[in-house]
Amino acid sequence: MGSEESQKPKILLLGTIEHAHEAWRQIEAIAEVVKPVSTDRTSFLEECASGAFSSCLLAYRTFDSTSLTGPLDQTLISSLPPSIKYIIHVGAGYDAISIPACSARGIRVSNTPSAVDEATADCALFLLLGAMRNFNAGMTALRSGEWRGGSKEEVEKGEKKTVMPVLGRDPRGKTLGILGMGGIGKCLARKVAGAFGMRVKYLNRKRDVEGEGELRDSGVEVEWVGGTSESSDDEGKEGGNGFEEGLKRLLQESDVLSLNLPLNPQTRHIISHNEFALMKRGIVIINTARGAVMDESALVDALESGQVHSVGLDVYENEPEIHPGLLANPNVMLVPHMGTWTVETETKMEEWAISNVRMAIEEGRLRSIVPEQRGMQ
Ligand SMILES: O=CC(=O)O
Repeated sequence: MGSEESQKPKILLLGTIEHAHEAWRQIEAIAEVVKPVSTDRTSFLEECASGAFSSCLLAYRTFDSTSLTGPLDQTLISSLPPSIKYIIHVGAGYDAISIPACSARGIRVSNTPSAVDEATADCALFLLLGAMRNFNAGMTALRSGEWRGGSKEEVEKGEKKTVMPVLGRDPRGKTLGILGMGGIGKCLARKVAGAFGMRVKYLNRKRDVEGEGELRDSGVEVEWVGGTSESSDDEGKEGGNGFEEGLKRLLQESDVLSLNLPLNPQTRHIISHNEFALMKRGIVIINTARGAVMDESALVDALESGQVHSVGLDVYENEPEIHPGLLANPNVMLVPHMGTWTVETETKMEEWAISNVRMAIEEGRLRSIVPEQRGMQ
């Protein structure tokens, strides 16, 4: 074994393989897997400094491995051995990884786009319906014995009064605004148009003419609200007027707003006090992207004032902490970051990431390099 083992490239495993065991076994046949022994960021950084991972070609990391390493920020990236050329992330959102720090060291990063689309869009659909129909308020009243006043005896004795949530609203005919029309947004557009008969408007930094065509081919019309020009080159550029103008329109014209954009320095708190003020009074908001794209305390204020009627959230600004103002509000439907939490999707994500590992080892490139690094491929 000795010499054969030593010829295999080494790969660093951050997190565990939960589902795609067969695909991982095939990786073990071509690579030597190194696992950290540390249990927190401080000891992980010490382990990096000790040379324990020297000569590792890549790091495969799960979303949960952040609890070991902390964010893959400048400090952590510069602590990795220079042999590391790839970071293979299992997940669509890679905001825990500093792409500029990786690029500066020549480290290429991949994620698992499209594998997450259906399950995350399903989760958004659940939250959308739940928030529009006030299901959380109803379920909470039921569990606390307040549904139609609790038990017959209590009502007869006058000990309980009838508590029913306010009437919900039907999605049919309403406008869903999608901020960030990527794979998940398109999947959601198809589902809400088909199942609920909603109208869909969207905004991206740049108009997705091809995506609009694909949706049209499946019978779904979506309207881009970015800027006033038809040209995708002139309008919607980062920080440009087209985008600002489009965002204003999206906020003013949506009955329901779904956040489907990645978290990065440009999108952090893209929805805050000023944006809530532009929305239709009583809007419903769904967030399955990342908590910090919305200013959580501004959201709590907007809910309390009634500017926002209800929200459906899968993600939070400081996970796993949840703002107490959200927990206390029955118009807030909360799930604990479960967008991709299905056997099929988690398996697909691991298999996708493992295919990146294989490609990095065998071909020196990645199947799905993150968009910011496309020029490095
Ligand atoms: O949140 C889930 C993901 O980014 O894949």
